Amino acid sequence: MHAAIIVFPGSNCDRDLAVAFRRAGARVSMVWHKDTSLPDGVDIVGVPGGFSYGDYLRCGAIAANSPICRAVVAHADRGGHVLGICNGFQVLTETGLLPGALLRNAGLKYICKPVGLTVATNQSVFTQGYDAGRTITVPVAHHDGNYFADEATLDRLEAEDRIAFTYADNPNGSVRDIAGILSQNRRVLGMMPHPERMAEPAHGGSDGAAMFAGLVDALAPA
Ligand SMILES: NC(=O)CC[C@H](N)C(=O)O
Repeated sequence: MHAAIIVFPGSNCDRDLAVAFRRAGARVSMVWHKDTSLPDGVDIVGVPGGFSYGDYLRCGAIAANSPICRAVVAHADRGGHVLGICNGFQVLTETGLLPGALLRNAGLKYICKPVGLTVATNQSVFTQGYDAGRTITVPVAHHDGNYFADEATLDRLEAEDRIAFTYADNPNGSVRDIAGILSQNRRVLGMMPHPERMAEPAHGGSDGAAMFAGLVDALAPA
């Protein structure tokens, strides 16, 4: 399985994400934001956490208009897989690949702590390694993690089983406790918590590792 990880100026979880993919057995290519194409044969694109372009204008807004994001959108439009974590989730909403927006946290403070996440569906390659309904522990680290979408969009996400994770104890005001959502074809996942930062015992826990193991299992060519 070949993962491409996008690097923007200000990304700070790109290497963590690469380590998590490699530990699960994936080959990883790092791709600079000014590149206009992805490496041949990429199975999944990782859009990492951080502070792309210094969070200027709006988190993820400038990154979403960077040259490489046109290739990321084209990859998704062809049915390719994309995993956006934290700032990556913000970028994916800004590109329109995922609905809704990430607003300022309800408490107006940056939050950096482990949180309980309930696996709302395991019907995706990202979550197939978890039992649905299980609560895992994964850290959040953001100031704009307050997920918002209109009622019709939220009802549709629920009806189509596209809410991947919810917060057990909502830290940021996200509507319907949403922590991560899937695209309609279930091949794009955006989530605010960081599974790559809880993926080996040295992190203090490894609940995130099953996501990367499940992806390599599902996407590795037979
Ligand atoms: N860790 C992150 O990716 C943070 C995303 C963004 N800079 C925020 O604070 O909301």
